[in-house]
Amino acid sequence: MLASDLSNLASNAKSVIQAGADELHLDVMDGHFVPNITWGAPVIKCLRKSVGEDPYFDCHMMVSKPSEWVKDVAEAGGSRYCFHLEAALKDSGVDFNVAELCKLIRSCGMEVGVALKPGTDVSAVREFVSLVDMVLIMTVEPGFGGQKFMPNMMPKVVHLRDTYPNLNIQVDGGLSPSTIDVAAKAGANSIVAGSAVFKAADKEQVILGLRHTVERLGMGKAEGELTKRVKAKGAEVGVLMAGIMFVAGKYFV
Ligand SMILES: O=C(CO)[C@H](O)[C@H](O)COP(=O)(O)O
Ligand SMILES: [Co+2]
Repeated sequence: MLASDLSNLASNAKSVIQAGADELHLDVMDGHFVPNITWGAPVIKCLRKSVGEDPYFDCHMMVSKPSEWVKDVAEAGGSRYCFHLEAALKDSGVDFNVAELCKLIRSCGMEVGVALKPGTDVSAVREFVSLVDMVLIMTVEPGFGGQKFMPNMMPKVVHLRDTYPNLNIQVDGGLSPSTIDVAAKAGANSIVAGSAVFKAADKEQVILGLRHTVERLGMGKAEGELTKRVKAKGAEVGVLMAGIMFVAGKYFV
């Protein structure tokens, strides 16, 4: 939503849902973790009131103290709380650590996401993968929309996809019809696209194009490596089949 005309946030949110987006990606910035300020829980609350209960709010929390905003964002209607690992490791909340943060997010009724800045090694997230629903690999320096996609982040995505075949992997920053191929091939299955969608004359076509590319190129990967692994386990074939069908909707876990 950062790429939209923010004076008309609600109508723009409705327009992308109408155009086929699965989720609304809400970039919360505190002017401290990143050099920009956007909005917080009060705006999310108004947006929730305006768009109704259904749309999924993916809250990308670019804030220095992620533990501080969990309850507010949950009460405002957030669906997923995606915090930055770099911030969480430094967050000085009392009795606080990353596992506690994940627990708090879940206890407030939200899904958990963990985000990595471009400079953070993917190995840093390993010990937390089992605690989260999604890992976000930033493909720009967080703080601003409309930046250039960083293809050199794709080895992180490949590593995560190879290590965790069922993990939801999101990419965020500079995704568009011209950069989606490499992200889909790497194994990303959740695509954040701001400028590419809001600058387009036909939002529906852009969203459909991104979705089809993930299905086409990402599915190839799923049918390859994922099928091999699941077939080796025999009993989980049914799960894989369900996963493959679900890719058209959202994820292929
Ligand atoms: O987190 C972000 C910036 O920090 C945004 O979500 C990201 O930049 C998406 O916008 P665009 O598609 O215009 O690059
Ligand atoms: Co974002």
